[in-house]
Amino acid sequence: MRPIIDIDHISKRYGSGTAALNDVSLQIAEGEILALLGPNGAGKTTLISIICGLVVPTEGTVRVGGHDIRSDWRAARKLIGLVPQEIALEPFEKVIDCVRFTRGLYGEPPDEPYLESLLRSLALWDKRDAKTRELSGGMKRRVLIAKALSHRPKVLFLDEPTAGVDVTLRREMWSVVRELRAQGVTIILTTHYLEEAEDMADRIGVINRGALLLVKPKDELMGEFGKKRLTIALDAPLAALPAGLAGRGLVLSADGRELGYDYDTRAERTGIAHLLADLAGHGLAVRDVSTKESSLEEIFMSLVEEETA
Ligand SMILES: Nc1ncnc2c1ncn2[C@@H]1O[C@H](COP(=O)(O)OP(=O)(O)OP(=O)(O)O)[C@@H](O)[C@H]1O
Repeated sequence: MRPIIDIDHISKRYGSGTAALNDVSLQIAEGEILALLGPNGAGKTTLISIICGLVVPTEGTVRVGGHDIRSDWRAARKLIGLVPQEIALEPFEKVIDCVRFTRGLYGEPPDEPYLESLLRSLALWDKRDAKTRELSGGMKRRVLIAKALSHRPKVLFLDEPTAGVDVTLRREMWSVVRELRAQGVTIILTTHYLEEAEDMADRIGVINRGALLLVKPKDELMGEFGKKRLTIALDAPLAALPAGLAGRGLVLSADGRELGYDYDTRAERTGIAHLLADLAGHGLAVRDVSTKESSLEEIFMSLVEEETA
């Protein structure tokens, strides 16, 4: 299937000389949720701004729905909605007027039934006549989403949608995003909250210092880099690891009460059964065992650190 977004060898050097993106290529399929992760200044906003036609790339091309964003910008831009990082709303304007106005900017004729369903789906219909300055921060963010969706785009960009938003509102935003995806909207979000990417994205792209380090389906990424740590609580503390157990990858905790063992979740044989038998063979009584999977946060940190090293 033809991708809805086709980014081909994009580079961007700002006038100041900063190389913000370096030869980035990426295809995004219709209907997917892609999360772009990366530390501050990695180039995420620059990439989104290029696709949305707000920043001109130094090299490379981008097509949205088959339309080149430069030579065919009008058609490309109609397919896109952008929810910016910063909340910028006209304080004295009514919610409904704000959304109507944005729709008009795209050259779309009025469609009140659509705007009603949009505001209802974002739980803003009751607030349609409120001035935007009277709204809570979470509602203001939802108004930004309503504006971005006012012309029925096929692709929605969310640049840090939940930055500075509390946990309840964050979850509310996630459910809005899931609903949009169920309606077939392709969603590209940037986030600093790895939990958010872990919870929502179909695919995850990691950007660092202007380069796309990888893009993978989330499950594959978690499987490939994911390790599990087995923690074995001992009945009696050990002063040192018995010599016969050396070289098995076991790590004794400082208080001597626990043994840690990292293993690959994808390995056919994890060696755990043997390990436990060996412990018993050395006279160690096990009180409890528990496992913990490495989180996306740990995977992300190891990728970025590896690259910086
Ligand atoms: N208009 C600009 N002029 C000059 N340099 C810029 C401009 N916009 C961004 N940069 C630089 O380009 C690099 C990438 O910035 P960008 O905003 O794309 O990163 P980001 O990944 O979105 O960061 P954050 O997570 O902090 O929002 C940074 O070094 C930044 O200072």
